[in-house]
Amino acid sequence: MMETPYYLIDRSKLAANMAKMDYLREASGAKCLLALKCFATWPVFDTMRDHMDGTTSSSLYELKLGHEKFGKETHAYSVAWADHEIDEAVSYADKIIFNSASQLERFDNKTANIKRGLRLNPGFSTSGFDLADPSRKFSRLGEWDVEKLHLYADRISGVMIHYNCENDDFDKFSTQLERIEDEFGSFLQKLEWVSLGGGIHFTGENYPLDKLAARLKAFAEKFGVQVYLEPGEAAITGTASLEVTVLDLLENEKKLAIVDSSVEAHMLDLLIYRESARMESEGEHAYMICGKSCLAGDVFGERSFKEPLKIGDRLSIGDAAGYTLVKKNWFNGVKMPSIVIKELDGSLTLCREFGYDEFESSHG
Ligand SMILES: Cc1ncc(COP(=O)(O)O)c(C=O)c1O
Ligand SMILES: NCCCCNCC[C@H](N)C(=O)O
Repeated sequence: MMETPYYLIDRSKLAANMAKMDYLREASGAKCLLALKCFATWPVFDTMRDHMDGTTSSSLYELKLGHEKFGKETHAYSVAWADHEIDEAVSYADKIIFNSASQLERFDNKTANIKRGLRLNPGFSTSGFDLADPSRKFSRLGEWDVEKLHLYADRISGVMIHYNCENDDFDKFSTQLERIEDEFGSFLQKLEWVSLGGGIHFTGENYPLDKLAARLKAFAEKFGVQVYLEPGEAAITGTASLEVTVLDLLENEKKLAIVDSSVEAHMLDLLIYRESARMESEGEHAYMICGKSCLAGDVFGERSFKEPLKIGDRLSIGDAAGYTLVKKNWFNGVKMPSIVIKELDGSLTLCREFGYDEFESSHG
């Protein structure tokens, strides 16, 4: 048996998402770029490469990883490029997208030979979290003044508009796209491509893919642009779990199970967004599943079982792909979960283990 903790990525589930990706690309004409900020576990890129058009990035290192490990079309975006990064960024990128007009001005000469874009902030979003709302008050993410954008139309060929967040509501998507058409249409008409960013949960169950495809196609035709999407979550949703083992059982009004992992270190987004881990629950034996770091609130969530838990029992915590592996860290020196792939034939491949050497080298 594979030693826990480990992230388990299931290729057949990934392939099912990729089938939806293919359907959308084919029916809409839109290109889909994997957003590496969400998921960058390159050993499974071979299951994704034929079904996506490339990658998009938020830093020089993600850009390089996308270029080297995924290939195909590589978009380079960063909230701010440093002077010493720009030449290298250009060497990997097919398109570079500036967050601001001032960055475009600053690197005008150095980027004159590749396609360029600007981030457009439409002033609204679907995010329910202030932390993740690109249109929050005082937002630094993108240019919003359409008159200003017109001034740069001859220096760029497209825009990136990321304004959706976990949006599984097609009607909401369509209504907001209409607002973009109304408010920015005169500018979009001057462009060759428009990226609508990520955050559309089109691989979810019962999502009306046909409607989305038709809407994207109509948008592309109306403005004469190539549409791009930048799915992170939609590409990998439901494809990974965090496998852990019960190390101790305590009781303090509730039954507590301590596992060989940590929310803070291995599923950080749960703490950031104050959510509970996704765990199937059935039976009458309820436990609070807790991490082994010394953080008092290191709690995955509550779950019920048919039988009482025993030390050594294995548990599987769902939804471990997006914004999870990319955020794992060495807090408390808790052993970092290995990365294991469940192959199409059901066999398990251990593709990465992290030990004391990595812990030591990350500290000096
Ligand atoms: C510019 C951009 N594109 C794409 C994404 C991916 O979004 P999601 O993982 O929600 O699809 C993000 C998320 O932060 C983003 O900021
Ligand atoms: N499940 C809690 C909310 C997660 C929000 N994810 C934010 C990432 C996203 N791509 C964004 O910042 O737009």
